[in-house]
Amino acid sequence: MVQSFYDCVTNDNEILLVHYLEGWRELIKFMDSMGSVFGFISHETMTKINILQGYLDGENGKSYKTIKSMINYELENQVVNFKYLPSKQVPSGCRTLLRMHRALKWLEVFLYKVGTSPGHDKTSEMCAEAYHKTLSHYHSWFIRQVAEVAFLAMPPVEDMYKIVCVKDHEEAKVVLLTTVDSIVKVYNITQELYTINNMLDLP
Ligand SMILES: CCCCCCCC/C=C\CCCCCCCC(=O)N[C@@H](COP(=O)(O)O)[C@H](O)/C=C/CCCCCCCCCCCCC
Repeated sequence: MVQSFYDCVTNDNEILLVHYLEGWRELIKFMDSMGSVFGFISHETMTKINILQGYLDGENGKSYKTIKSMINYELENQVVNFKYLPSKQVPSGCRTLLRMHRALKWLEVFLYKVGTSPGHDKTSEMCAEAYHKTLSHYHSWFIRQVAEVAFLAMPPVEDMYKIVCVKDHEEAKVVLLTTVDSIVKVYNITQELYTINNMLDLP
């Protein structure tokens, strides 16, 4: 997963969509190993990945090589709807990736919290705190309630260490903060692209 997020970023600071999606697929594996209660989040994430993969594999796939080329292509071809979400069309790549981009901020804050905590804080509380600071701002009341219930099922920190294959807190800290580092780079480049194109609020 870390490798995919590092591989995302080219020497010209472009983000390769194929590796971006690969990083997300790896994240889903972590989530799936935490139990079926996270199934709906996993399913939601997979739906977004599949939309983008569909564009990447489609007839205009070359235009979806990087996030920047996707934005340019979709803006030039009026694929992005700035006013509402058309109900009978596949959502645009830009709109879909924006949802994942917002979730990446949650992940960055959450992993940073776990990595820098003394090792005995509750994962459910760290997860909820990260969610309240970030992704929750974009979710309806209903989704926020469902998310709160899922957080209660978060495994204890020791079990999370097993999931990321580390033996103790010190080792976890290195792995988690390296992961955060790879995510921050991807997040910042994407954020800048969406900011200059006025696309941070796509419906
Ligand atoms: C050391 C530990 C490693 C931990 C690894 C965790 C891996 C987590 C991976 C993914 C995180 C969640 C991704 C959630 C994507 C949400 C996208 C989204 O916001 N969708 C909403 C908006 O879409 P549209 O309706 O506008 O198309 C959608 O409404 C939301 C649907 C339900 C998802 C609610 C997710 C809220 C929880 C986020 C925290 C996840 C905690 C998981 C913990 C393992």
